[in-house]
Amino acid sequence: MAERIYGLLGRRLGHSWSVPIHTALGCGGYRLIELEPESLAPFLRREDIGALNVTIPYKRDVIPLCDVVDEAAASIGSVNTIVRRPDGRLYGYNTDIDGFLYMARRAGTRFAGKKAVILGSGGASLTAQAALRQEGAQEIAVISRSGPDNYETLSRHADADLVINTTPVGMYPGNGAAPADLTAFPRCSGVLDVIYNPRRTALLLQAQALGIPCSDGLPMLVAQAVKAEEHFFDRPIPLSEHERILSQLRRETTNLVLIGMPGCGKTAVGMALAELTGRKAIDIDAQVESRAGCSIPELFARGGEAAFRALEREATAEAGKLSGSIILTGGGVVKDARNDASLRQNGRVYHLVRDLSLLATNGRPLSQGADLAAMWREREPLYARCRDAVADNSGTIAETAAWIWRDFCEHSGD
Ligand SMILES: Nc1ncnc2c1ncn2[C@@H]1O[C@H](COP(=O)(O)OP(=O)(O)O)[C@@H](O)[C@H]1O
Ligand SMILES: O=C(O)C1=C[C@@H](OP(=O)(O)O)[C@@H](O)[C@H](O)C1
Ligand SMILES: [Mg+2]
Repeated sequence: MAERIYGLLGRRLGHSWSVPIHTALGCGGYRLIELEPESLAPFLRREDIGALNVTIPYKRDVIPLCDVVDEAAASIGSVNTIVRRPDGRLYGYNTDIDGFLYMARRAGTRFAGKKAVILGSGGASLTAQAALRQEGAQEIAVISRSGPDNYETLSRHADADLVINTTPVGMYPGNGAAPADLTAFPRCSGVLDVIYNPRRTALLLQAQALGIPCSDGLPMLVAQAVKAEEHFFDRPIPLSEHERILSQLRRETTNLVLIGMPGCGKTAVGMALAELTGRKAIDIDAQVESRAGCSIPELFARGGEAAFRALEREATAEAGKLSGSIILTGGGVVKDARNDASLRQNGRVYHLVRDLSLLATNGRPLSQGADLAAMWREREPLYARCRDAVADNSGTIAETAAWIWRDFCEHSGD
């Protein structure tokens, strides 16, 4: 027979990460298959189907098109994996539940005897509900916009132990939005978000700030794919593959961000890193200049620091949504805490440090005739709040770039 089809079935798949995951698992020809609803049934009648994953909006629609549906998938009401077996029939499974349980276990989340609030009532919510029931959760409250349990009545569930987001609120490109405020759940000891882009949604950044253990959805995405591959080729895959693929994806998708005093070398080291890694570098100062249509000194002369900071915040919000990039900031980006969230959502943040006597000051309005020691005293706690690591830039630019890249490869999954 001609080559068999392997891939992901959905309607709009532009932002899917499934191809690199299945490729890393050894499924060479895996591809994205975008279909309109009327093409779904004819497509599934093709004899050259090998195996498929299924995503929004077809996880329910494919159930009657399978010859055999696994019991768990039927009771959840959602099929995300279809395999053509040697008997020629199409078998449907749900591996999202395996992915969900892997994500929870990895984050140390236990469901037995707990009360959970699940935000959202769509397909991912059905999977989460099934997983929680299976693990013996004591109470599950499903919040939907239009149901009796909605976002206006969250205070009924102030005793919840766990909060699970299954809505797309906060997902790329809608970064920064949160479906709920975690301070409504003072007993909350675990937060799971099925979103994986960005890695840290506003909900997860809040959980981290409150010291609540949490996880994004990437471990779930990887684990459902591993389980799907086990069905595809009827072979067990060692557990270690989950973490190998997860850390590869983290490395490829995490942004590398440089912060630090004006003139400390962020642009220079960033360009060296772009050269070293082949990654794209975005300099927020340059983005501000193109938004303003003039140079930074001209912008300061026209509208003062406030005009500069407003454009800096807009440019930082846009740059922070990127994945797998190098982001170079201006020295004062940390003065606005909202910028921290933009940079940290997908980034590992390096604070570049260079002796104050060596800092360049030309073309930097705030550095002209300034007391840089006083500026350092004011800003050091702000850099400390935002950074993941300190990078010393007292050697050469190339040495600093090489050190940062080594550290990044080791720690981008942290
Ligand atoms: N490690 C270094 N060794 C020598 N010169 C450096 C080093 N780091 C930065 N510089 C120089 O300092 C100046 C300011 O660097 P730049 O990258 O523009 O700083 P920033 O973007 O942090 O304001 C540039 O001329 C740059 O080449
Ligand atoms: O420290 C600051 O407040 C500033 C630093 C500059 O960027 P560099 O850090 O690249 O010099 C630039 O954003 C602007 O002049 C304001
Ligand atoms: Mg710069």
